[in-house]
Amino acid sequence: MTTTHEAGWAHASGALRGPSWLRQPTDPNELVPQLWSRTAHKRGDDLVVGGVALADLAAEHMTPAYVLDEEDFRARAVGFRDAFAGWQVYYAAKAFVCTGVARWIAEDGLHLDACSSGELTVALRGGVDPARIEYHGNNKTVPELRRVVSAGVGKVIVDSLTEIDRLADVARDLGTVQPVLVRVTAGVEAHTHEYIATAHEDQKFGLSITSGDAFEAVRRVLAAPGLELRGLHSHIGSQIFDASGFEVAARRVLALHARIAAELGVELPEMNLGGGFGIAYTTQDDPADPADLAAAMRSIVEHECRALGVAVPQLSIEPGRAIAGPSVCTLYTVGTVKPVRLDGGAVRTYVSVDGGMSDNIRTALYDADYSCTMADRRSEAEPVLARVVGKHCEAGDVVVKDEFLPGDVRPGDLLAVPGTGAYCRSMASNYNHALRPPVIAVRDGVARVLVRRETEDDLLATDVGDQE
Ligand SMILES: Cc1ncc(COP(=O)(O)O)c(C=O)c1O
Ligand SMILES: N[C@@H](CCCC[NH3+])C(=O)O
Repeated sequence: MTTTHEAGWAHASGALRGPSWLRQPTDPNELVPQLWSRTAHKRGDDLVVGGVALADLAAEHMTPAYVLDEEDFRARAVGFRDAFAGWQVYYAAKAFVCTGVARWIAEDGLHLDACSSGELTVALRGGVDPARIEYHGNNKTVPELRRVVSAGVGKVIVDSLTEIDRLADVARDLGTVQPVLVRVTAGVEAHTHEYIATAHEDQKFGLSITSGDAFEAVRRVLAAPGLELRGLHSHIGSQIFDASGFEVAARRVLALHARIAAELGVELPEMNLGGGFGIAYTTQDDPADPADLAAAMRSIVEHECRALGVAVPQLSIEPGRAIAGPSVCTLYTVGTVKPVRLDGGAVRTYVSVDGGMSDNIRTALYDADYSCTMADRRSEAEPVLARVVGKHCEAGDVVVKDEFLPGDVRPGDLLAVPGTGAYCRSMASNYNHALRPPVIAVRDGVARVLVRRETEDDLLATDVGDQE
């Protein structure tokens, strides 16, 4: 049930409207269900996730904290696995990974996409079979490649001509043959923030189809004794809703696939179409269901393969955000509340919480939108347009740009921000020597710490002092 409507209050003279998509909730005490993980609900004063009242969780574990709804995460992972049955689904660990999550991925029969040695270490420690891991990166070093190849990683996604010789040398040195995919740029302008679009020509990832670099890479990999070319890879970007981007990319990559078959006599057995499926951060977002995505992508690929006269290769995708994103909310405590009068007389209420850009950089970096709600009490106070900000020394330290909160929001209130499972903990920093928050899994009324809160001793552990 959606609890939003266009309210008169937002249009009162002198009142701040916020962005055009933002609607004042009919009842700010209720959740907008599509923004929350599946077990989240209000029970009396409490916001409850995984059967745990977040007020109790905060009392025991403090704030800020990332609260991970295990049932939701695993249902999304399995949902992708089943919707794309017959395909290989690689969970993109960059969205968020820890050993506990890696174990779920392994247990639930998904594959895993790693793009750093650290992600690989965590995945292996979590019990993911190296053969079910693929490894990305536009600048893989020789030691990194040695580690990846010797760990027995299933596939390396080659990202440059330079990397081909480097990887072939490593494989030869280690006396093995490394399966690879070649990452190509399909020249698609994906409709997302420019920092997270990756298939247009003018950026660092992949090998251009148009310039001929992709075909040249394929030729070189085929000629390299230590490498086994398995197929092509394309990832057009992240937080994408418009299926036409995937469609255009798939068509261009399949055309290259067919050209390789025709000119080089090699019908490649695999193809990876990447990740990037968008999620709902606010009511303006309307993500596709994995089953619909799967049907659309299957039909594009089958149609194109028929037209090109090639067999349908073994297909893979790499969703990260669409699995991890909606399953987490960040829990904060309000510290100060400051109504600020703007030019024209309208008031914006700045609500400062005990975290900020160090636990969620996405608002500052991508101008991302989030929502939030009070997590430990109900209020009948008239809503005000609030901006939730952090405690860092930075004016751009904003967590939620615009949200209606009860006008009596006050120090000590708990606030929860949904949709923070992807690219928040994984992009968290120690700015201002902030301590990165814990990740706490909740399920069936039990809260378990998956990643503990950092301590000041952790900060001092890397600061070895002036050794002179
Ligand atoms: C190569 C690759 N695969 C998969 C992903 C996962 O993207 P998302 O989390 O948007 O599904 C990314 C990140 O954008 C990526 O760079
Ligand atoms: N970090 C980005 C997604 C890009 C990920 C990697 N290619 C985000 O938060 O939206």
